[in-house]
Amino acid sequence: MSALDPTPLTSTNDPLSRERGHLAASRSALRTMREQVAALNLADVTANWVNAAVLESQIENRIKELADLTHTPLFFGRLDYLPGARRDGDQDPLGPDADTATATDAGGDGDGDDEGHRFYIGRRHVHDADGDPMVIDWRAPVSQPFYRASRKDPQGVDLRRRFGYTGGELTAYEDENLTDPMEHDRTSRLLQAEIERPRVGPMRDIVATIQPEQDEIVRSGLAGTVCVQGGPGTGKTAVGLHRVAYLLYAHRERLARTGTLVIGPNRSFLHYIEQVLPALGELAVQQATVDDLVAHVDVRGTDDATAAVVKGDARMATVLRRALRSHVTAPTEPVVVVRGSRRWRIPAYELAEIVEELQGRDMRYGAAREALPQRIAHAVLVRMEESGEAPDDRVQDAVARNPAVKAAVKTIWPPVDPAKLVLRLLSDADFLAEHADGVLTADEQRSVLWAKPARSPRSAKWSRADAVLIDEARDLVERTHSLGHVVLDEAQDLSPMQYRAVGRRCSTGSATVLGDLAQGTTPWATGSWAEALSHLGKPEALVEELTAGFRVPREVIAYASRLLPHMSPGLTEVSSVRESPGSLEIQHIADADAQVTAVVAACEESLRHEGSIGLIAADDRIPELAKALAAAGHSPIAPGEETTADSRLTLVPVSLAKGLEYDYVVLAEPAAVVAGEPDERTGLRRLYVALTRAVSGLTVVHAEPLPEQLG
Ligand SMILES: Nc1ncnc2c1ncn2[C@@H]1O[C@H](COP(=O)(O)OP(=O)(O)OP(=O)(O)O)[C@@H](O)[C@H]1O
Repeated sequence: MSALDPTPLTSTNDPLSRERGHLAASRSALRTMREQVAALNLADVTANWVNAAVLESQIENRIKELADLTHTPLFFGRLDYLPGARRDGDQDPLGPDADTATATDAGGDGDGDDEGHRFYIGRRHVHDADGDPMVIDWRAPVSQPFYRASRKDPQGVDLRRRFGYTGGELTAYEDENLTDPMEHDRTSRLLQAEIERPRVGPMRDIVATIQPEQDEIVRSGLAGTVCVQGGPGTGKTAVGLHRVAYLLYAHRERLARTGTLVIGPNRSFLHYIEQVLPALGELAVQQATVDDLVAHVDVRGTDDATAAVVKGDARMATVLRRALRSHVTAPTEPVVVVRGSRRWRIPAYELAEIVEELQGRDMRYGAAREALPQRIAHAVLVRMEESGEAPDDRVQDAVARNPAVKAAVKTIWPPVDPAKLVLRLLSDADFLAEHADGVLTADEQRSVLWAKPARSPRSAKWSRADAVLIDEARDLVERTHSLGHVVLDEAQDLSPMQYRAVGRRCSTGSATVLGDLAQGTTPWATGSWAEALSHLGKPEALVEELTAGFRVPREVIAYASRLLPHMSPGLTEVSSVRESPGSLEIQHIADADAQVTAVVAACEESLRHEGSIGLIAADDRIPELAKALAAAGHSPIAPGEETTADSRLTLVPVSLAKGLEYDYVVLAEPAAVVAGEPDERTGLRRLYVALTRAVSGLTVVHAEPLPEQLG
């Protein structure tokens, strides 16, 4: 039976019942798949206990991947292809997971080409007992038209059906007949409902409703780096996470070997997004902040803004390189190797040539240092051969280990501890001046020098920026391991040196860089993506822009966007996909003493609705608000703690609000948010972040005048 067949609407044979039938059958097929994996008898296939343990853990993971999560629908869409329509990716339209499946149809109706193929699109591949697909992974080539086909370009699709679920039950569907000239585009009600579905718990995936421009980024190839500029709520984080899931599917073996990493701005944010990839069946992606990546020392100190800006400047890489290289000294003495009754002498000028040659190569300091004894030994061997001996490789190794050679290497190319190198640069004005000459101005040098020099790396009060410098120095000594793919979220806030730290972790892989220049709130925030990408080492990356806003309703984003010309002129305003009249309320409290009470009342008003509530305020106002909320009987949670049905109110210091979202937001005193930053532009950007966290409603409560730029 094809999707085009007129079907009588009887209670068991109406479209919804049939779809529920397919859901039940798919669930049962998934259960069978799981049982088959669980029933594998390891005794038959493993010769020793090590193999058995590895296999067992692989099986456990596979069983986890095949779990049927009650509230996560097994499929969310259906595609009916036109009769005879060819699909793209014809070689393997079902993709890597479909090794046992044939490309008939995932619907079990047995349609031949003449009647068109039908595919159910879901989070994972499910097949029946014969190996025929019942649900196709959303990442398979054949699923792509679900996200991209349009009336203008139906891509062979006749009908696209989206399913709606309530509490795990299939309750609705929405059809688009892409080839029907009488039908027109409508905004999807299911998309609207999905976005507005109250938020409880961590961030969810958007796999059922990825939009065409988002899908292009999600499915862009592993070889290239993509940078996405997008205003608040345009789905950058969601797109980045789905891209990793896609890449893991399309290049599973390679990425399993090389590894993938998602970098976020802080722990709360990482905690907020940590469930998205597991929900998509991907359990092996690492998550970290930039600080985690460079945690070679304990960070106990802070920098003032001037010092932090200089330390984060890419010129520091030149200073470090010069300082490190200064450890290599020109040989002044010959090396004399004694073997048996013979002495072999390599004169200083020849040693100097070897050193010069090594310095001219693109080698790490440590690798060159390791190569030096072998080069000296080679020179000795040449002399041995010239005098008629026939030494082999073992002799070369023995010469390389000769004490005279070792001693020479230690003097010429001594080992360098990266932390000690940075410590010396920050403590010793002359050493810094020598290597920063012509690179940093005298003022800049003064700004980074410690007032009280530290004695040792252990006792030093390292700052976050210092840790990045040490990471750079480590990489100069020994190449940092590169992963296959790195997603960098909230990238606009990184310093050039931090970009370099991330860049070396994907030097042989690729990256997805996500950010919004208008939300940059660090003193070193990125001015342009071209600049950031060159620091990352990926100047050839494509920069894409997302402008459709999913989170913030039209009225609210229009209000927040008033700030744009004053802080980030030239950036495109987000155009919200959601009209939501009444979503913005501005409350002016004439009596400043009554403000806290008004803020608590606004939270209570928001709590009448379903979903999560965020009370956002300047960091220094948080203790006072916490006290007032407690006095009114509320126990708000902190950002990053999971919201539950019983604790839906989060008290958010504005410095942690970036990247997070709440169904309802109460923003206390915008003027204090602006005043909390060192300069007005950063203050307005911080306010812009705070104003754009709400999905359904924003209440601004103020006693002080609103910043004039909000007009
Ligand atoms: N295609 C989509 N379908 C459904 N929801 C979507 C879609 N795209 C984005 N969203 C939702 O919009 C909200 C904002 O997405 P996300 O956090 O990824 O935006 P962002 O661009 O990273 O925002 P910010 O700049 O504030 O960090 C999330 O709730 C996300 O699930």
